[in-house]
Amino acid sequence: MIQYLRNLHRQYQLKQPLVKAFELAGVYLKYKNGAGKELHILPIIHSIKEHTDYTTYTFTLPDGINPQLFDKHLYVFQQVFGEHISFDGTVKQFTLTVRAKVIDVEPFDYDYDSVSRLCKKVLLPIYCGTSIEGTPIIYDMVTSPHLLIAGETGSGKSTQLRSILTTLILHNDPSQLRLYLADMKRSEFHLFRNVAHVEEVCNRVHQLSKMIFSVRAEIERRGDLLDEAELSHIDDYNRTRKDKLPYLVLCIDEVAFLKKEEAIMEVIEDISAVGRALGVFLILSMQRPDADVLDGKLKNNLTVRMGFKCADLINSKIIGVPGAESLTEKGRFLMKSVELTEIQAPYLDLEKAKVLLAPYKVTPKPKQVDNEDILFEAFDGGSGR
Ligand SMILES: Nc1ncnc2c1ncn2[C@@H]1O[C@H](COP(=O)(O)OP(=O)(O)OP(=O)(O)O)[C@@H](O)[C@H]1O
Repeated sequence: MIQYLRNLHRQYQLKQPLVKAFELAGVYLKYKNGAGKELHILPIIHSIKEHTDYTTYTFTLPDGINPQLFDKHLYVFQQVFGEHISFDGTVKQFTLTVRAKVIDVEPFDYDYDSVSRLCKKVLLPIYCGTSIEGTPIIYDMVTSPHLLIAGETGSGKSTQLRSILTTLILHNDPSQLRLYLADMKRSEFHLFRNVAHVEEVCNRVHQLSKMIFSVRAEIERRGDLLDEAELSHIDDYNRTRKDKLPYLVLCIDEVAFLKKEEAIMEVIEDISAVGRALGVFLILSMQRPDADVLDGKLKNNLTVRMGFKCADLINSKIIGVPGAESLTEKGRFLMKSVELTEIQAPYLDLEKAKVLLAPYKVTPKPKQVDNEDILFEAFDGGSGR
């Protein structure tokens, strides 16, 4: 009973600032009572949910209130709740998300040693960074399989990819993890060339096409193996076999470049649907969230999303991280998995990454020249672009 009364009181406390903001922003209908006194009909607040670092308010507008009032009077809500708020909704039903700033974590340098103990608790650790409350955030890709990293140019995506891949390499033996990397922006995956864990690094569509079809063939092979063994997950298979199957991670930097490559996009969608049980995982990055690329099942299957600063609310909503448009720090992002968490990514510069990866470099495999490569070189004058 006491707990019930406490909850009721807390709901009342949380509700008051929203009621105040509705009044200040003029989000109400006016009417006069019998005595001629002006009264206001405010939106109906249906639910208030308080999470560790954010609170959501769901409410419905009375008919006749212009929903654009929220855009026009956003500053009023920011004055009441602070800068880090976002509205989600279209005409009548809205959700207001208010993110708390408990402690503001400063940008910091990548240091694997400081998180290696935590990484050891999981199979494929994705080291995300530090929450704004100062807690290191690491999750297991085996249980939360496919990741999308999105945000505008200069927001910190490449740095995050660099540190995520480096952590995976430092944590796993090459026999447990094989990386397939595609750098469609041609910016920096050269860093990972000849690392023992890396199966291939490609940066042209025809190379990616071959790579991705070889991953699909492996998926089919694994499906058959599990079928024959009457098992449904690669981990069960590996528990009983000597010839264990490694986890495969396919990482594509700037997947939006592939939007017109239907055959490739189809395989990416298939991996997103069946990869989890077969130990095949995706990491995709994208500068401008493209609704065409992210449409349908792919978006739903990218269960973890890291939204770095986005141009506007429309973009951050496409990724599923409303609020990312108001991030200001470099390397700061909102992560959506079960909940929405604000995180500061570790900063790993290129030179330090090279030093960390140096012990894992192996002699390059002899390059297999294929006719398509020769044709490509002839067209681009061998510039490699
Ligand atoms: N975690 C971080 N902490 C501090 N600064 C960072 C962090 N990540 C990135 N930066 C700064 O932001 C700059 C841009 O980062 P980065 O190249 O990763 O952005 P991007 O989103 O990949 O951009 P683009 O899409 O144009 O390649 C870096 O050079 C660095 O100065």
